Amino acid sequence: MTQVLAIDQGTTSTRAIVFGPDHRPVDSSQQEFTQHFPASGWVEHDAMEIWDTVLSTVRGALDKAGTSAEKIAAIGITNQRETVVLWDRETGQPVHRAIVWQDRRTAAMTAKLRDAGHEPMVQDKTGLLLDPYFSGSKLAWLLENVDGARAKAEAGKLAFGTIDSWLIWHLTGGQRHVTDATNAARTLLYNIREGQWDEDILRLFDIPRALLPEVLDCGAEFGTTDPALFGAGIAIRGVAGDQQAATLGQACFQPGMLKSTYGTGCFALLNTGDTLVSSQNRMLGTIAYQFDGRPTYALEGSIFVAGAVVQWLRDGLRCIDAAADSQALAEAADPSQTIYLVPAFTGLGAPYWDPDCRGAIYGLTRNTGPNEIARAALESVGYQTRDLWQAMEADWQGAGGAENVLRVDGGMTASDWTMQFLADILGADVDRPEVLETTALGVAWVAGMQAGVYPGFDAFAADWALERTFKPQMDAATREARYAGWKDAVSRTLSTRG
Ligand SMILES: Nc1ncnc2c1ncn2[C@@H]1O[C@H](COP(=O)(O)OP(=O)(O)O)[C@@H](O)[C@H]1O
Ligand SMILES: O=P(O)(O)OC[C@H](O)CO
Repeated sequence: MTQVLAIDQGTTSTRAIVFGPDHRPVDSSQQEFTQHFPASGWVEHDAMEIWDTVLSTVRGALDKAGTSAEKIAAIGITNQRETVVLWDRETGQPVHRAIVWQDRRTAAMTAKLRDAGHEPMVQDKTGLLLDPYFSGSKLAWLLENVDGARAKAEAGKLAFGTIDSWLIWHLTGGQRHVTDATNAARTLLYNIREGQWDEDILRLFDIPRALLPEVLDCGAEFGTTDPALFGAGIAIRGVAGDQQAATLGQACFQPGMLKSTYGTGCFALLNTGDTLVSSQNRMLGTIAYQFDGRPTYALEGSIFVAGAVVQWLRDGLRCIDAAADSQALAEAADPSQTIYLVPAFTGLGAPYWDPDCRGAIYGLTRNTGPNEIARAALESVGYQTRDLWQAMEADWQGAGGAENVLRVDGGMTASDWTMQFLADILGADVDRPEVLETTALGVAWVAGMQAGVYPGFDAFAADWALERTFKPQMDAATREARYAGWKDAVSRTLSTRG
């Protein structure tokens, strides 16, 4: 039993990956599922369909890897965070489709609470802001809008969970209602200083305590899978939200180490060690990981559109056939044109937190074509990262820290051009590792370590391998002028502009 199985339940697809004794991937299976957009700004998933993709990808990965459940020492689960499932404890059926992290339906609810002056209290306890992104207001919406849900919730008949909890419930045949500290930290209901669900905030959102799962460390005994599912029971021994799992997979174990993941969105986490930094710059405080009951904290910056802007070039504008083609267009763009594309397709995340603004392009001339738009799209990812980088640097230095490393991963880091622009606009080195699948690796490592088949922190960190460092080549004056243009473009785009 020296293999580990990771389940990576993401926003658009589910993947199961078998890792070998050397914690290298052996084989994997992936399946996309339906995105539901019932109204403008609303995004839902069918939680049963997600469960089905987990069953079939796990079976597929075991088959492809030529292995079986008896040979798997542990399962690790990593997941899209903040997404809310509310289900009936008796039937195991969801009472509504899952409300996805991108969903903005509770913008008015969170704005009202903010206007009433509750944000400082919530930020102090949870590290988060009163924004529809997080689970709390989405759960409150379900209790208000699903017929009979509140009465059942108060009678203890319903269970709430982020996707990890939902999957563990079904994997264990309804035996365990648990989550881990990193997922709990994204709900807006969990006090990350005290390590418990927060009574004041539960009261604020009118959420019955009986709905909530038990919170465990990232490495823990989460239960054993029902033997009927995969032919034998497998212990679930690792759980982490996907961005925290990437932080683990990138071995960002020292304070000052920052990882930035470029998938659909971009999520940057800076390890701040034992210190929970109270952001003065609208960054988030969160739990990077938790072992032996001890949380390691992080500052997080969340950008909702990164790789999604490349998908828009492909599927919306249809100026490329595949994501990788964006680089050739950017390289061929006219250097004399300065175009800014602010990809606020669903509003802007950190540090602006403006759910109402929408995307814009500035600086168009008669000579502007697909090349210049594609270049502006790729550059928008660099500019947004600099927004986060500056805000985090200010918070972190204010707390006496110093940044030292930036490690990148995710699908978009395949673009050398984008990574070079990132280094240029940050004025800092950008390190790209050999293994870009850091999310699944991170949680596989946790599960394997818990099972005693993978090494501890130091040996895992020593195994992290650099593929390439991108060094800044842009001169400082150009860098600052370009960035000032971006700030101007954003200020014209914000809905709250005076
Ligand atoms: N060579 C590339 N250049 C630019 N963007 C890319 C490239 N390859 C993939 N992407 C973008 O990366 C994203 C996919 O990354 P991935 O890490 O799989 O995301 P997720 O886990 O959010 O689905 C897509 O949005 C895609 O447009
Ligand atoms: O599923 P991903 O990779 O798009 O990640 C989503 C994040 O966890 C949302 O906070």
